[in-house]
Amino acid sequence: VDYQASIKEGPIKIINLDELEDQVAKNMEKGAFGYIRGGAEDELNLDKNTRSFDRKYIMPRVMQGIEIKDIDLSTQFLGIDLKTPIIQAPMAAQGLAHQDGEIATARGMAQAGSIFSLSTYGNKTIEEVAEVSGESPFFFQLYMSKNNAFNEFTLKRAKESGAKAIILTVDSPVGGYREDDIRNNFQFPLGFANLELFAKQNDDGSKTGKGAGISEIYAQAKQAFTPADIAYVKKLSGLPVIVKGIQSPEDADRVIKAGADAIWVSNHGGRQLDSGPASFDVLPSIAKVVNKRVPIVFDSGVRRGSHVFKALASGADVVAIGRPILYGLNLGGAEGVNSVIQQLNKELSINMMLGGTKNIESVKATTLYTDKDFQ
Ligand SMILES: Cc1cc2nc3c(=O)[nH]c(=O)nc-3n(C[C@H](O)[C@H](O)[C@H](O)COP(=O)(O)O)c2cc1C
Repeated sequence: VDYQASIKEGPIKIINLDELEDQVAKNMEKGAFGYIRGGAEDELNLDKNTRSFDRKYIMPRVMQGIEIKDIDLSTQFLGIDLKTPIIQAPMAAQGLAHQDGEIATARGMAQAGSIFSLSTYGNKTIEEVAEVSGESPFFFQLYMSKNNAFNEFTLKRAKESGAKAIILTVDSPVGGYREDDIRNNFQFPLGFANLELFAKQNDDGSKTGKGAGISEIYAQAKQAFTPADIAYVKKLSGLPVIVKGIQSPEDADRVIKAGADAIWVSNHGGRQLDSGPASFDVLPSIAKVVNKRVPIVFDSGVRRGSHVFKALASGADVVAIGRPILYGLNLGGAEGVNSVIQQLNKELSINMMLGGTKNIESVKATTLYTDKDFQ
């Protein structure tokens, strides 16, 4: 049987992003939902990612003379003007969430005045995303192949289609041990458009998504990353390269020395190394080492406007959202994606107002507190 994806369209009513998960569970095939929701092993890292934000406090500041109309969420990232510091994290196989997949997500992010990032394992081609994006910025996320012919072919298309940057993901040399996928024997029901396009011209026998599991797909990708790969991708694409999946200060320093134009602090949303720390916990030490040499994207576990605030105050320049975007996509297509961003914008604005900060620069300059400060 063909996979039946959601065709829902329209803005969605959101109380908070957490509650979307239950609604989506009822509106999506079990294997697909498990693949999207799940984390590695005991899902400790998945849980920690969100809970770690609770250990930091925003001090109420009420004598700053700020009105809600003064609150300004606009910012810049790599020279791109954004209406919000919240961007979308690249996610594979968005056709699982909605019939229009990445096309609808790209539309929703454009409506929000933000950035869409297309995964190498997306169900739509770079050219299809470029067309629907129009003047709105989009990035392309590269999972390098062991076959350099694929890397060359794909990066050339990204450049020619007008992608503004390449996100080079380095945290998945092997798939994390994700038990839901095993339990459900999950295999992708739809092809990965960019792998299929390559296979049409240059069939190297690789799987192109349909009928494969995520571990088989990762097994085809490049595994042994070194700083030279960053230089290679920069040279081939001629675009800024953002290295995604950094959690240690040492790796951050290495990739900057290798020429990275930005770093993306992420633990893949708890889908890889379950024993690793929460992504938010490693952010301050990475920001210290980076020392503003390049901008920082942060993701993993962000579900509240307060989380966005705290990440910005801990060294992030922009904050990316994963799963909740796919939940918005499932429940409302492009409008649903925009609803998720607007919900976070609303919560962020309230936190900014109560924290006495009227723009993103002053959020970034805010000092957060911990229990130690009150003993
Ligand atoms: C269903 C799903 C698919 C993903 N696919 C990719 C991918 O293709 N490339 C990538 O770099 N990261 C991928 N990620 C990781 C996200 O970019 C991001 O790091 C993570 O979802 C952030 O955590 P959050 O979901 O808690 O917000 C994926 C995550 C999910 C949930």
